[in-house]
Amino acid sequence: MLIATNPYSGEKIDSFPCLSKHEMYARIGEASAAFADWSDRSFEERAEVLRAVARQLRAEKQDLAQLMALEMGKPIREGVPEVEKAAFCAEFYADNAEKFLARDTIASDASLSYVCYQPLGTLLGILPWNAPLWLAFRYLAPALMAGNTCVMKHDPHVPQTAQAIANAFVKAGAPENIMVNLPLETPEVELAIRDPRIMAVSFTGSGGAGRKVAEIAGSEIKPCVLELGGSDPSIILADADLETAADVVTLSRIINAGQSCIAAKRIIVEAEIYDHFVELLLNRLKKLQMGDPLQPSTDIGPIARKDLQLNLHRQVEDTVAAGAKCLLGGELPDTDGFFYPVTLLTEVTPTMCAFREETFGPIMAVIKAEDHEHALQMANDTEYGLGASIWTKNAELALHLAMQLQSGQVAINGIVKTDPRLPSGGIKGSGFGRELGPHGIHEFVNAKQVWIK
Ligand SMILES: NC(=O)c1ccc[n+]([C@@H]2O[C@H](COP(=O)([O-])OP(=O)(O)OC[C@H]3O[C@@H](n4cnc5c(N)ncnc54)[C@H](O)[C@@H]3O)[C@@H](O)[C@H]2O)c1
Ligand SMILES: O=CCCC(=O)O
Repeated sequence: MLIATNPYSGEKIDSFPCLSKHEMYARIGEASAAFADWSDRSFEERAEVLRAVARQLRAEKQDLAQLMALEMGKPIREGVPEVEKAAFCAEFYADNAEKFLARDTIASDASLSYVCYQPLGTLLGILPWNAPLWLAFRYLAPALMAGNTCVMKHDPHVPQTAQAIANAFVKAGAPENIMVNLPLETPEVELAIRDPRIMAVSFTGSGGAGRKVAEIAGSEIKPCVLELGGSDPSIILADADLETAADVVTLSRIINAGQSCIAAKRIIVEAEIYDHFVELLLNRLKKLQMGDPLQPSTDIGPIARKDLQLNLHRQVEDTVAAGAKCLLGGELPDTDGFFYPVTLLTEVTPTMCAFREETFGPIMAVIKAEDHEHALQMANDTEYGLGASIWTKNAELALHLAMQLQSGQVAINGIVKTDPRLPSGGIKGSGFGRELGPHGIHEFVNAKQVWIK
């Protein structure tokens, strides 16, 4: 059974049956059977389908945002733009897939030699709850436009949102079974990965689960993309536009109540401006409104699950016990909902919990650096390598640091964000492979060499 719980009230919404093994194999079979026709269609025919799905998402954006608010606590004012971003992603690949997958002619000893890009077959996407619409389309849009068919194993905490995504394909008139929802208990996912009709796996979620998925996929010689956690550094140098940096770093940290893989989690600030910058952050953080995610005025909703809320508190207590200062928040509220207050931890050092572990909630850890070299060294002192940002007016130094940072993406004087037009992904413990942009659509195709005498 999948049990949907409202994190705002802590109350159960409803429970939903999972597929039996027999049903799971049947659904994979349906997606696999749909491949022949779907892959045979032209890019323009596939694009029309993706555009119709995008229109359907936009038509339902309020309802979809409301579902996310109820199932995982995303504030409604973030949920609506998330649906729009998912729709834009579908349209972006509808418009660009043919160009991204155009044949590459490469000179050789042949009269003609080239590489063409063909779909693999049926793919399995395993998805988390934290951006249930957007992360689904980040997997689905390029995979489908390349001519693959998709099964989607969504997170057990967002069963209605997952079904709504599948319904959007039906309502948009998409060909049957090009996208199939697979509500499964976690232990059954291994069987789905091992099913010979599944040709590749896209996983987004925690490092622990990603490791298991990669092991299983590896043992079946199936390619996989892993989009895992992050502990992104934000380096604030003394010459930065500090007001703007404080605005953006605050936003980056508190989006989705801090439950974003690419949130700015470790704020590394040059010593000479440290106290001033902490004050700028505190002024912003203390104004944020925690509350009902369905209210448009709410900045911070609840944490998605009780266990995640308690884990955040453990991380804060551990960090404070190790010598950090807590300037804001840091106490478990006495509410039925799974709220965690916006928390500002200062004097954080590299041995402390909030530095070493990913904090998936509205906890800002501020670290003091002697200079930019020290900041860089601390930024890289992590098992993760997802995103990073640098704030300085010195363009040359910013570019130098960007090249030295161990991450899959770097923003200079701006927020780390995902954008369908640009590839995103991690290195080190944040995973491998890329989603989005031209690179994302190349993950699940066969780059086939053709050589003609
Ligand atoms: N890099 C990214 O793009 C990105 C995006 C979103 C979330 N995340 C990361 O995800 C984490 C938060 O999500 P979570 O902890 O709820 O993720 P999770 O790993 O527990 O769950 C994610 C998905 O994996 C499935 N799953 C869990 N264990 C599995 C197993 N043993 N075998 C197969 N599938 C399994 C879940 O059912 C769910 O569908 C954070 O670390 C966050 O940074 C990363
Ligand atoms: O948790 C990761 C969310 C990533 C995104 O905002 O695209």
